[in-house]
Order: sequence, then C-alpha cells, then structure tokens
Amino acid sequence: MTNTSPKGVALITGASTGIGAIYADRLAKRGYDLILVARNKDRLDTLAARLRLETGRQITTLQADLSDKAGIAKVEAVIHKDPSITMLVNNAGVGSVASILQANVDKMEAMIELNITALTRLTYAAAPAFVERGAGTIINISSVVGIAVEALNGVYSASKSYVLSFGHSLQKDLAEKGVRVQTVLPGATATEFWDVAGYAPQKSSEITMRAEDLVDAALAGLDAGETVTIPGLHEGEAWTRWEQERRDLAPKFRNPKPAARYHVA
Ligand SMILES: NC(=O)C1=CN([C@@H]2O[C@H](COP(=O)(O)OP(=O)(O)OC[C@H]3O[C@@H](n4cnc5c(N)ncnc54)[C@H](OP(=O)(O)O)[C@@H]3O)[C@@H](O)[C@H]2O)C=CC1
Ligand SMILES: N[C@@H](C=O)C(=O)O
Repeated sequence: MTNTSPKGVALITGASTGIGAIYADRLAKRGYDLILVARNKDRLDTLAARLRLETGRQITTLQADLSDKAGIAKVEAVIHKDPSITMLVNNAGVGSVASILQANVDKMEAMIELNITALTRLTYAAAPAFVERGAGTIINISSVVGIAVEALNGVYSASKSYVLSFGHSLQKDLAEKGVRVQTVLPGATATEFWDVAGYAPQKSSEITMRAEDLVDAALAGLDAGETVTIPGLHEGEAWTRWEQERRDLAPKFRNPKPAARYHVA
C-alpha cells in the first residue's frame, strides 16, 4: 500500500461493524489511511467504499478470521510488510453471557484466541517498527468487565482483564520509546456484540452507550494523553485512586517470610 497520508495507516481489527466501524469512520476523518480487518468481506468493502468517497483516504480491506492461527498470521504478515502502519487498533472481540457451567469450552478457546492471542500477536507484530521509528499508537479494546469481572461470562471477563494488564505492561516497556498505548474500557455499548453474546436486550437498555459516543470519548481520551480510558466512568478520580492503590501495593508483596496470619514458624 502506498502511503499518501502524513498520519500514516491505521489497521483496525473488527472493523466490519460496531465499535471498529466507528473507529474506521473517525480515523479516516482524522486523516488516516486504513486497513480494515474482519471476516465479513462484503461489510468491509461497503464501509471502505463509503469512507473513500467521504474522505478521499486510501482504504484497503483484509478478510481474516482472527480466532484462527492462519488468519492471525495473514494479518501479522501485512503488518510486518507495511512500514506505513502507524496505528494498530486491536478491537475485534466476542463475548458471552453464559456461565462457566453452561458455556462450551471449544467456544471459550476460540474466544481466548481472538480476544487474547490475536491481540497479543498483532501487538508483537507492530511494536518493533513503532519502537524503531520512535512513534506509533496501539489502542487495545478491553471492557469494564475486565475490572467488574463477576459480570458476564468468566472467560470473557478474564480475557478483558488480560487486555488491561497487558496494556499496563506495554506502557512500561514502550512509552519511553515513543510508542503510545491506550487501553479502552467500554461499558455496555449498543452493537451486535450482544446478539453474539446471547443477550440482545442489552443493546437498548438505559445503561447502554451509543458506539459513536464511546469512540468519540475514547479518541478524546487518546488526545488528552490517557493511557486507560473508561468513557462511562463519570468519577474519573476514582480510577486514579484505584490505580494508585494498586501501585502502592506492589512493594508490599516483597517478603521472604509468609505473613504472621499464616502462623508459619
Ligand atoms: N458492545 C459492548 O457492550 C462492549 C464491547 N466491548 C469490546 O469491544 C470490541 C468490539 O465489539 P463490538 O463492536 O461491540 O462488537 P460487534 O459484534 O459489533 O463487532 C465485533 C467485530 O469483531 C469482528 N470479529 C468477530 N469475530 C471475529 C473473528 N473471529 N475474526 C475477525 N474479526 C472478528 C466482527 O466482524 P466479522 O463478524 O465480520 O468478523 C466485528 O467487526 C470487542 O473487543 C468487545 O469485547 C467491550 C465492552 C462492551
Ligand atoms: N463492557 C460490556 C461488555 O464487555 C459490559 O459492560 O457489559
């Protein structure tokens, strides 16, 4: 792909609908060329055609199943080959409302492959070039259930906790090398996510946010330099406090002897 944009290319996974499609719209309007990744080629092509017309940006589509090793490898190869990629949006993900006892373990494994493995491998594919250039942006879509883990399916929530923890770690390893890392924690958002997850009524409940508002807030958070953005959390200082307490706890774990409450001589 030839880069005609000074902003470079943003590669967005899960761009055929929902939050990823809104990222595509907003980033094209911000001047990025795009590579749109998902399984549904017709939807990707329809979105790409509209955005080309509206923004004049270069938009390519890439059909890939990211719950499958071959699909992940296909996207990794594109990232390795294209030095014009300056932003990676790891958005593709699926959820479930089924309890651990109801859920099919093969579906859980596929969810782990998509929500964790694909996100990790694509980050590994993109980071070295970003570091070498001293610039680049990685946006990883987690969820508020990565913290409020008792909600929804346990494997889904844990996969989103992984994304949050991985983001902290990427921040530590990459921020000083010029790479921006943002982890976004949406709450319930009005997308097809809920049809796939098994609870369609959540798309229109009173706590559910529009995908447009979610993405606009997330990008405002990115512009403001936030490393973790939680659009639905009105008391932003509650997050700052909680994060500080987590960091303050870290040195307290370092003891050669078990705590007195365990009565080990
Ligand atoms: N909606 C919500 O309430 C919340 C969503 N999130 C997170 O936001 C992210 C986006 O979800 P959202 O937009 O809501 O959901 P949607 O179901 O609307 O969109 C999911 C996107 O991921 C793609 N996708 C799904 N499976 C695969 C796959 N195996 N390989 C490649 N692409 C895939 C879909 O495209 P296709 O089917 O064409 O492959 C689609 O483009 C997810 O990570 C989700 O966990 C977090 C918190 C709340
Ligand atoms: N974040 C949503 C799902 O991931 C929710 O809050 O239900």
